[in-house]
Amino acid sequence: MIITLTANPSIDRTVALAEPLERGAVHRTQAATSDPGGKGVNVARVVANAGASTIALLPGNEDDPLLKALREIGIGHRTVPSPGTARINLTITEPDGTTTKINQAGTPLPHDVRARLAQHLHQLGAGAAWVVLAGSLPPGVPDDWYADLIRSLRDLSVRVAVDTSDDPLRALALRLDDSAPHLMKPNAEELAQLTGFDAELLEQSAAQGDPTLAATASRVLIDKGVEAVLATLGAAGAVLVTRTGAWYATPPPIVPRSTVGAGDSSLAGYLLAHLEGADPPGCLRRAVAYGAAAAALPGTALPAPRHLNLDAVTVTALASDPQSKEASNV
Ligand SMILES: Nc1ncnc2c1ncn2[C@@H]1O[C@H](COP(=O)(O)OP(=O)(O)OP(=O)(O)O)[C@@H](O)[C@H]1O
Ligand SMILES: O=P(O)(O)OC[C@@]1(O)O[C@H](CO)[C@@H](O)[C@@H]1O
Repeated sequence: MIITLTANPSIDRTVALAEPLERGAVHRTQAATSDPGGKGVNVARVVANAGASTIALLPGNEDDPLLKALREIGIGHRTVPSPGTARINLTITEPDGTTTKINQAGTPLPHDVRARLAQHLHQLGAGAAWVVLAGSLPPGVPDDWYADLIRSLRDLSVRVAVDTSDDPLRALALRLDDSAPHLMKPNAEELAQLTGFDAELLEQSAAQGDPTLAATASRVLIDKGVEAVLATLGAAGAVLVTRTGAWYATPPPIVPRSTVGAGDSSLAGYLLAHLEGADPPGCLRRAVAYGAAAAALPGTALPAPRHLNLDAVTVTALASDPQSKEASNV
């Protein structure tokens, strides 16, 4: 069972442009789609697509359009009633796959709702293999809430994965000594926020065939107590670093249509493989195949196993000294 917590869920409204986006212009679109979103909700959607058990935990009222949509697509969820409705995040996609997102801050989460979410999380975590803490935190939530939650889950045998950004990510980084998750899934930007490396350089050097910089940056988190870092690098693929090794995977060739949810799909792919007992390169392969499959789908459509091209993912073991460029095929 995989439990996901999405403290700041969203309705993802996607408009696909038939031409490149032009600032200040009027664009007209044929169709727009709306899907239930927020990073944890997306992870749960991908896990459910694969037929594995999952519960998405989130704040919201029964009549919230987001919860109606979750009921319609049959995603198991548990909610804590909360004032207001879920934010609406806008995605604009262009014909070449360029994806622009405009995310709202979110609906403020009162203290009592946060406390009840934490209680539910602990209860659900007791019977689960993984808990996923994902996405931004809405107004009113302290930046170090994820660190508090990780600490509170330590009396359970459940493993914890985190995918967040900006202040909540920095706040967690300051508390890794007592609140290190088992898995972190930063993208290049987030890895840069955590380690001071240059985000563009992390992605570019991997795209040019040298993922060692991303592995070195990821190892900073391992040295602080995180068990595994899955650093996703957009079209360049992803690096997985654990206490015992480092691997790099490149995605299959795809035509990108919308990258929304690619990172969430990668995380879900990693967790699904881990649940099945796959080794680290196997988990990485699944993560990259899922990410690429998501990027090839339109809007916030999320992949199912039939969309994967696992054989076209190349996984390479990196030498144990991440400074070294030696690599061997797995
Ligand atoms: N253009 C692309 N071509 C092939 N694969 C891609 C592309 N973009 C993303 N991917 C796949 O998706 C994975 C995750 O992408 P990325 O690093 O952009 O995640 P992210 O920024 O967390 O995404 P998001 O926040 O939109 O969910 C990559 O590791 C890769 O496997
Ligand atoms: O504003 P956050 O919480 O950082 O991210 C929210 C979000 O961009 O993440 C998902 C894609 O990863 C979308 O479903 C959603 O709109």
